[in-house]
Amino acid sequence: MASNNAARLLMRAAARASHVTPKPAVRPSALTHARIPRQQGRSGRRFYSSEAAPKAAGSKGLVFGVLAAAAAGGGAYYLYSTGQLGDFAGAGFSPKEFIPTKEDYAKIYEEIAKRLEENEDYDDGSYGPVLVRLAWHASGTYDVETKTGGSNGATMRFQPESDHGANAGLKAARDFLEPIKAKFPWITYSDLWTLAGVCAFQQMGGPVIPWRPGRADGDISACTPDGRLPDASKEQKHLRAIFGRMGFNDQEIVALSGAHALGRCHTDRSGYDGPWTHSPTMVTNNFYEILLDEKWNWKKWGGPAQYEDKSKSRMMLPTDMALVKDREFKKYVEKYAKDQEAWFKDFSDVIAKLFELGVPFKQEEKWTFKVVDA
Ligand code: HEM
Repeated sequence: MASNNAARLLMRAAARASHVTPKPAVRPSALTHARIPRQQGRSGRRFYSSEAAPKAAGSKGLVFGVLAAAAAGGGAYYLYSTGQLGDFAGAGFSPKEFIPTKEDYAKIYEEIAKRLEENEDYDDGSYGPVLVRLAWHASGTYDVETKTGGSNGATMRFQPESDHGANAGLKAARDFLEPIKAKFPWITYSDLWTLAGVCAFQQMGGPVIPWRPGRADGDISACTPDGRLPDASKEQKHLRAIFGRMGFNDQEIVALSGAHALGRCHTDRSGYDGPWTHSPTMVTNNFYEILLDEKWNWKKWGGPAQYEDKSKSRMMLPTDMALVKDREFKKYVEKYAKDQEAWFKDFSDVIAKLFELGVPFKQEEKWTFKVVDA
């Protein structure tokens, strides 16, 4: 079965070669490298030295006011109140007023894709997975009852949210996007982060994800309390409680979890270690396939409890294993393991919903952006 999987992955890689550059599956050295040096704070609290307080928005002296939303055209109406033309020349718009169109957002999509291609020396060869994680953590704080949190706000720019344990390591993704924000200062961080999630996912071979603009950045008072994101050491009851609070059902929980085909765990971030699949920079349904097909054992080590496969080159979190321990969840794991297209379709729907949690959109129309050969 393992060799079947490998053959299938190779075929998918070839099919996608026009827009995805498959990376070497696992860099063993990456398993142990501590990329973010830890330091001890004066308070005795542990903190990550690169997780410093965010730069104040508008550090270049630009002040934007989102005055009104143009319901008809769907674009937000921005007024630029200081006169730094130089910053805007590159973005190709006039300083007086600017109503961004789909083409303007497409330019940002292309710029993110280009930056992904230009920075292939990160982690397993792509910033893609950590961009997806940023967009999900920015959105997954939503509470359907109080209507707080969600992708509107981008409050992870501020402490304490940036310091929440679940967000460790996401500064890498936020920093990656700073040059894009500088080049297109009219986009809000909250639109940028979710658009980057869409772009990363599509550029790594995933399905097209509908997206629309309209998120406004919040201030520090909108930071959500710690504990809204899932705890990987828990199981099905916790998953249903956390994702239920966001408004998701069993099928949607399983569909979202397939994103763990991408990326890896870092000991200096979550404490867990290793990638889920052998193709961590390529979107496939392999997460579901190996959940069912491989034999998973507890990893013997001094770190947090996690599972590993026989080859010790892939891992699963307790929350991942809950998807096959629970009968209701397992139905969907089996469905998505058999049928990648079915998962692509459901994932596209559910991640679009995730990225829209808590956003009072003025624009009805959702857009799709083409995969670019950056
Ligand atoms: C089901 C509950 C979930 C739990 C408990 C969980 C937990 C984790 C943990 C512990 C990591 C490792 C972080 C690190 O050490 O760098 C991680 C990484 C990741 N997660 Fe999740 N996650 C969940 C759901 C999701 C969802 C819904 C998505 C997206 C739709 C997602 C996307 C990712 C990605 C792409 C990475 C890799 C990041 C990287 O390589 O830097 N996860 N997750």
